[in-house]
Amino acid sequence: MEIIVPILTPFNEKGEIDGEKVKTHVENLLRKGVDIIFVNGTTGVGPALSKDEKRKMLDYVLDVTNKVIFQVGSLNMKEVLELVNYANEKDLIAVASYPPFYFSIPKDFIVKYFKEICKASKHPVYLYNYPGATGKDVDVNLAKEIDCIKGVKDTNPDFAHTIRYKELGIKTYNGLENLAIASLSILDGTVVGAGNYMPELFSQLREYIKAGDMRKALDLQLKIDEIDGTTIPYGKISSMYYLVKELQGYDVGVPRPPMYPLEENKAKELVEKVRKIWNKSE
Ligand SMILES: O=C(O)C(=O)C[C@@H](O)[C@H](O)COP(=O)(O)O
Repeated sequence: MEIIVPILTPFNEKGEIDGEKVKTHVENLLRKGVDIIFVNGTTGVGPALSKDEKRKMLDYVLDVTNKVIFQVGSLNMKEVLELVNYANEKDLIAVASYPPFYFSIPKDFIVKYFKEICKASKHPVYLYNYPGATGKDVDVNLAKEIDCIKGVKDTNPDFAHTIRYKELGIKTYNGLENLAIASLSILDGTVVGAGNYMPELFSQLREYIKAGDMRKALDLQLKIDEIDGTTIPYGKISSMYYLVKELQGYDVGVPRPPMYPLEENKAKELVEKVRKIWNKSE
C-alpha cells in the first residue's frame, strides 16, 4: 500500500531549480506519510528538463531519502544511458522510463529501447506507461516481450489494463488520483501528483482502507477528486505550486514555462475554491 509522489520541480524566477526548496518539500512529504519520491515524472516536468537538471533533481532528493524512483526517459538515447549510468552509482529503488514518444515507431523499437536500459542499469527498471501523453501503450503483452521490467506505473483510466501487469509478478501502480482507492486496495500502491499538495489526504485514505472503513474511504476519494478536478482549468501542474504554499505552508518556487505561473487573481480564486472543499468534512 505504497504512496508515491511524482515530485514537482521547484524553480526560481530565473527558471533554475531551487535545491533547498526540493529538500524542504521532500522532508514534508515523508513526514506526511509518502513512501517513495518519483523524480522527473510528468508533474516534475521531466520531459522539459535537461540532462543536468534531471541529475540535479536526483541529487537534491537523495540528500533527503533513497526511497527514489528516477525517471530517465528521453528521445536522446545517449542521454538516457548517461542518466542510467549516473544512477548506477547511487542508492535508490529503481530507474523508470516512459517509452519514446512523439515519433511513430514499430513495437520492436520500444522493446529494444527498454532492453538497452535494462542492460545498462544496475537497478531494477520500471516502465512508466502513459498512453494519453506518449501516444504509446506498452501493455502487459509488450511488457512481457521486453522481459526485464520489474515494476510499472500505469497512468491509465482503464484500471483493468493496470491490473493485468500483475500477471508478470511485478510492482504495479496506477498513476491517477481518482483511482487511488483502487490502487491502494488492490495494487502495490498509488502514484499521485496531487500528493504534492495534499499528502495527508492520501495517508488518511490508506488508513481508512486498512481499517476496512470503505464508506469513509469512498467519501475521501470523492473529496480528493473534487479538489484535483478544480485544478484542471488553471493547469494542474502550475496549480500545485500555489496549493503546496496554501495547504503545506512553505514555498516551492514557481512553475517554468510552458507551465506558466498563474495570474494573481487566478491563483487567489483557485486557492479559495480548494480551501472551501478542503474545509468541508467528508
Ligand atoms: O506526474 C507523474 O509522473 C505521475 O505519475 C502523475 C501522472 O500520472 C499525471 O499526474 C497524470 O495526471 P493527468 O493525466 O495530468 O490528469
